[in-house]
Amino acid sequence: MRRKSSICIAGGGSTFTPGIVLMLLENQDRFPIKRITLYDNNAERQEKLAKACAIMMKEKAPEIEFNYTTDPETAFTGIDFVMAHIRVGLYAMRELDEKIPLKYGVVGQETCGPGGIAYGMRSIGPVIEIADYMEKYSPDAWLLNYSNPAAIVAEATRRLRPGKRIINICDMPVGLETTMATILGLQSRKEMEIRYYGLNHFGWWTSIKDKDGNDLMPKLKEHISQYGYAVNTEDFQHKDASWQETYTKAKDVFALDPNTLPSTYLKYYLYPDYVVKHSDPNYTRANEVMDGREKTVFGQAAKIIENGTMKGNEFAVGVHASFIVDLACAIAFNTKERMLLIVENNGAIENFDPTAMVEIPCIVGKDGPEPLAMGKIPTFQRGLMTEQACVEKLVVEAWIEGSYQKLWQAITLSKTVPSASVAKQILDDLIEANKDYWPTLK
Ligand SMILES: NC(=O)c1ccc[n+]([C@@H]2O[C@H](COP(=O)([O-])OP(=O)(O)OC[C@H]3O[C@@H](n4cnc5c(N)ncnc54)[C@H](O)[C@@H]3O)[C@@H](O)[C@H]2O)c1
Ligand SMILES: O=P(O)(O)OC[C@H]1O[C@H](O[C@H]2[C@H](O)[C@@H](O)[C@@H](O)O[C@@H]2CO)[C@H](O)[C@@H](O)[C@@H]1O
Ligand SMILES: [Mn+2]
Repeated sequence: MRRKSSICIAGGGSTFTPGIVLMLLENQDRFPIKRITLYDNNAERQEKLAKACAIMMKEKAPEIEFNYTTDPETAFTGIDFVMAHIRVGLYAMRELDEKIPLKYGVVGQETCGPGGIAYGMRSIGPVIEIADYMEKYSPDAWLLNYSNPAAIVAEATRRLRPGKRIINICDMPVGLETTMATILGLQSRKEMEIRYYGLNHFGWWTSIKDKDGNDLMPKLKEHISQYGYAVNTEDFQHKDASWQETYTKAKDVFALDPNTLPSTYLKYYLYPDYVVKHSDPNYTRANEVMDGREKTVFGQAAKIIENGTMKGNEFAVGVHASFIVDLACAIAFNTKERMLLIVENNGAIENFDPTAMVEIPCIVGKDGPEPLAMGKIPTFQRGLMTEQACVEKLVVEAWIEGSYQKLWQAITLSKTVPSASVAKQILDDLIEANKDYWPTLK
């Protein structure tokens, strides 16, 4: 019989928490659980979801222990895995990350450009704090982190807590692979064998084959050149308008290099003028999420608590939930599953900085990820990735050293920003907005 794991979900008040808990319950046969603990530093927000999760646990898996807390010792003692999805500064700060750059005609986005840099400066300290709680209370546990911006957080964990059991992950590749499977008429993305390289939210597929080795790229290219990743399914129609637009715009990203299939967020770097033109500086994605997902999830939780049952109010399970269970399973039971993870390059991409945190396929077992060699990459991608990896490194250096100069350099270097003077204006506004979260910059 498989050993039962104890899980701490850090960011218990996240809109994704109920979906993760539900996914964990649905996978008891392959990933049995002893205890689930929710941890957050915002007791009030967490309790609204935790009370509904407690009802769900009682109805679906009464044998699993469940609790929620804001106390680190209670949260991090006796656990095997921490699944972390914290949002430092909540949606209120995301809104500023998006709106401040837009004021200067620059892309305003959660993880890309100056907004992503600002969010990175907020996330580094608290994610490291979670790693340190784990070191203190459960030194053998694994941290599976998907708190954003994952690229900057990954570089920070590499610099500040090297050699620890920390894996940074993102659901964007698996989300797009699910769409590719739909385009190909396959039941599951797992019927595909892929090759991919890049940075987080900044990558390209170079090969998609079926399990018999047949090349599936031609069919995908034909679709993507016309429709991007837009598909004619109910699921796609239900995506928010901004996501539908992002999926569709991938056709123009693809046009730049028709040898590869791009991740959608490259649009922010390759078509920033288009993105800004199609943004509403008074109503950004943060507003869309606050009016949409946040209201829906917290509204459902309130109904479950009021009714005392989750019947009629099932939570939705996002694509990343199953990915996280796959990853935890791979480590707990040495499954050697092939997964896309954010890891130190260390030669896997031959002609790229060995110290950069790259997103590449890895074989995952009980000792963690073993990256697969992706060979040499073309000049176009190497140029883009070099610039972006240096942005991410500069942000982490700025955080460690408290350096205004390095953060100004980071924002200036971002492909989304037109000049050092614009970068400086954005930076000065971001410093003011983030004074409760960033280290003091000199
Ligand atoms: N890597 C990926 O592909 C991926 C996919 C989806 C979401 N995410 C990330 O997951 C996170 C959660 O997203 P959301 O939209 O549900 O946000 P949310 O604001 O609903 O939830 C985040 C929670 O984190 C808590 N939190 C903030 N700082 C904390 C700290 N220092 N310690 C403990 N808890 C803290 C907040 O109180 C809040 O309850 C974000 O970082 C988001 O970007 C990542
Ligand atoms: O704007 P949000 O908060 O809805 O999402 C931001 C996150 O977007 C990515 O995840 C996507 C995924 O790529 C897409 O395929 C679909 O399934 O929705 C997900 C978001 O719900 C991204 O990977 C995350 O890092 C972002 O936080
Ligand atoms: Mn992501």
